[in-house]
Amino acid sequence: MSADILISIRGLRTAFGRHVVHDNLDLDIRRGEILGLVGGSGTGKTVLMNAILGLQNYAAGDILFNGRHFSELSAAERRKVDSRWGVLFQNGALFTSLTVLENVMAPLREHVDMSIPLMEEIAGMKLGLAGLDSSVFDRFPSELSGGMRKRVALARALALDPDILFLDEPTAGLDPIGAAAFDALILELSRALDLTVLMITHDLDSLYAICDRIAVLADKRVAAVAPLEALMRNPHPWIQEYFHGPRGRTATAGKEN
Ligand SMILES: Nc1ncnc2c1ncn2[C@@H]1O[C@H](COP(=O)(O)OP(=O)(O)OP(=O)(O)O)[C@@H](O)[C@H]1O
Repeated sequence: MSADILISIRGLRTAFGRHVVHDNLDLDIRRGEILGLVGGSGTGKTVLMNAILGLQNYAAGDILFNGRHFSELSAAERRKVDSRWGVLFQNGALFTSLTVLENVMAPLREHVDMSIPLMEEIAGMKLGLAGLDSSVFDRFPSELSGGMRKRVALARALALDPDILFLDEPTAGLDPIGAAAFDALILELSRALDLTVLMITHDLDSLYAICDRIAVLADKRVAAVAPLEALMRNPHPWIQEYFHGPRGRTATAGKEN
């Protein structure tokens, strides 16, 4: 496996009963890239992310991280790998009974042995990176806007200095200006912190703005993976409809203006 590949998936098969979601799926995630993952509804984007995260069993295939098979890792080794990953789930999944600061401290409490004041300091720093100041630290998630909640979830995903960030539709539910600001934040953080990012999205603007490459899920596998310009020339019918249909044209026009 090439040194620039962080995660390699080979021959993956996932199924729920007789419903096969992925069959013989291959995908490489390169170190330091922002890889967008797109596909029609129900094509298995979230199931694929969960399989990588160890939250979803698979019937066949291999997932390698830094060249090592997940199946070979002991529970302790897997836990260590998990602590190097940041995840932003689709709904943000903040703890509603914890304050903003406590939410960001949660992974530190779970994985690191350090004093409470130090945890608070680190959590505050991560919130700062996510563009939030101390005026929100003591608020509860229900007291925040959708965009602010996403930023808290992002700060929590960054709490343990991850190597890779998994984002499941990070801009869903945000207005276009909020979504563009969030995209810019992801791009800035990924470059500054040398993060690898896997981002599931339906948002064409996000693909145009920040993705280095885009993987398309179709026909139970990765039908294509390429930088945007090359992908747009791919003759696959779903890709043509997606990028050259009305929504695609609008996003392209927005990019050119
Ligand atoms: N726990 C489950 N039990 C049974 N089927 C499931 C389960 N989770 C997912 N599926 C099925 O697997 C398929 C892929 O689901 P997944 O949520 O990964 O799709 P997706 O590409 O992320 O869709 P969307 O873009 O709509 O979020 C769907 O047909 C879904 O119904």
